[in-house]
Amino acid sequence: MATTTPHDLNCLTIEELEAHARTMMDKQTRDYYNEGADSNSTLHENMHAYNKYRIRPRVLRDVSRINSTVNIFGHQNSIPLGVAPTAMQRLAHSDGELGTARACKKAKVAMGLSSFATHSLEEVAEASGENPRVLQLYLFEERAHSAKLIQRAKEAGYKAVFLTVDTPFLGRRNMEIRNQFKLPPHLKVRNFAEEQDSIPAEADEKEGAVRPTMQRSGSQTGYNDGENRVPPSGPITFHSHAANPTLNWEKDIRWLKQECGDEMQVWLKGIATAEDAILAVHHGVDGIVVSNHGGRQLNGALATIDALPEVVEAVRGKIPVHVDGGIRHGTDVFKAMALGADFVWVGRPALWGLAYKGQEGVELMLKLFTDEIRLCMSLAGVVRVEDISKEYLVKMDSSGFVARL
Ligand SMILES: Cc1cc2nc3c(=O)[nH]c(=O)nc-3n(C[C@H](O)[C@H](O)[C@H](O)COP(=O)(O)O)c2cc1C
Ligand SMILES: CC(C)CC(=O)C(=O)O
Repeated sequence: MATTTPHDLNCLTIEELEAHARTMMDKQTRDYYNEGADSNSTLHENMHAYNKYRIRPRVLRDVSRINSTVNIFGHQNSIPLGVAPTAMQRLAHSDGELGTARACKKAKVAMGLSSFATHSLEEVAEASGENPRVLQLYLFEERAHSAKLIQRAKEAGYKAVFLTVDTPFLGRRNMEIRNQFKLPPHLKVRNFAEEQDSIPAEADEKEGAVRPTMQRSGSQTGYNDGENRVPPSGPITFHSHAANPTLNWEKDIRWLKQECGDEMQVWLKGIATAEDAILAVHHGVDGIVVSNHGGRQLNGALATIDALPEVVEAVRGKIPVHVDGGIRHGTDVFKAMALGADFVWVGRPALWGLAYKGQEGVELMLKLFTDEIRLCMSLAGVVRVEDISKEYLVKMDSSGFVARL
């Protein structure tokens, strides 16, 4: 396969993109985007766990015509990768979620939009055109707000909601707390602009805080500090509303499926065990994303690539299984697909792309992944994505022992 000319000779890898982005973001944004929970061990393991797997390349297979496309939500995606929902993208660059949507459309790559985006879901739909997008949902205890958002997503042509299920409380991200991070006053969480516009000026200042100061009580911060919890009410802010400890299989999944009806699929984002994967199938969801929220929730949780095999085995092909977390190379995508994922999502790389050069930076990020995925397939001797299988992997333990899968 001929190697295509990279867009930017200063930035040939996702690591280099991260390094450039690091210099472009203010400290608060950099810390908010880059850190994980507690000691960051799961954040790092998500990446390093990929090193346990090595590829067994096959040769002499005519790899002159690589087909890296996959079908997702009835559309042909150019590579088996999409951009995961991440909150507040205008912190990285004024292009924000619109820049991401336009880059995804250009690259023919699906996009996930966070409920807590700094552009509205309608604006992102318009920028996406026919390109598939899904709405990430934090299901609020006050159902009316969620019902309204779901209705708007249907009308704007979103293909699915990805219900985030790993945030009964928010993980403890120490830098964010220490920085007393605030959304700058010129930015708003646009999907709830109506609710925010009705906040009095004094409260508006508080609303800006992604994570309030340590002085606030657990019921206001979204994390569990052991105090008695008061259910959220009033204006929608992420610290009051994103986390929802009452979520449960019986009442919430049935309700969500009813709300979404035939028009939008219901997926669960944040499944990490075989047991929950079986429950997801039992409750009739359309797909799952194996995720630990990029290491931002339960620190000490298994790396997602290590959780993937048990989930794939439990699901037995009944519903699609996607994975995210720590994917930084085309070879990581190949390994995830070989371990049974149907598709992967990347979170921070899109934020770094935005920070580096706005929409153009996200295009660059997607180009790097595209080139790397196609080259990896060529060098491993696989022409079609559906042919990537366990046969192409071995697992190495810490003593260097190599085992076939
Ligand atoms: C800054 C940031 C904000 C995020 N916001 C959301 C969000 O609003 N909803 C959600 O479900 N996941 C959110 N995530 C998690 C991502 O969807 C995804 O699971 C994770 O970023 C994947 O890991 P990676 O960043 O290593 O690729 C966020 C992640 C980051 C880094
Ligand atoms: C609004 C936040 C809770 C977004 C999020 O999921 C995150 O920061 O990880």
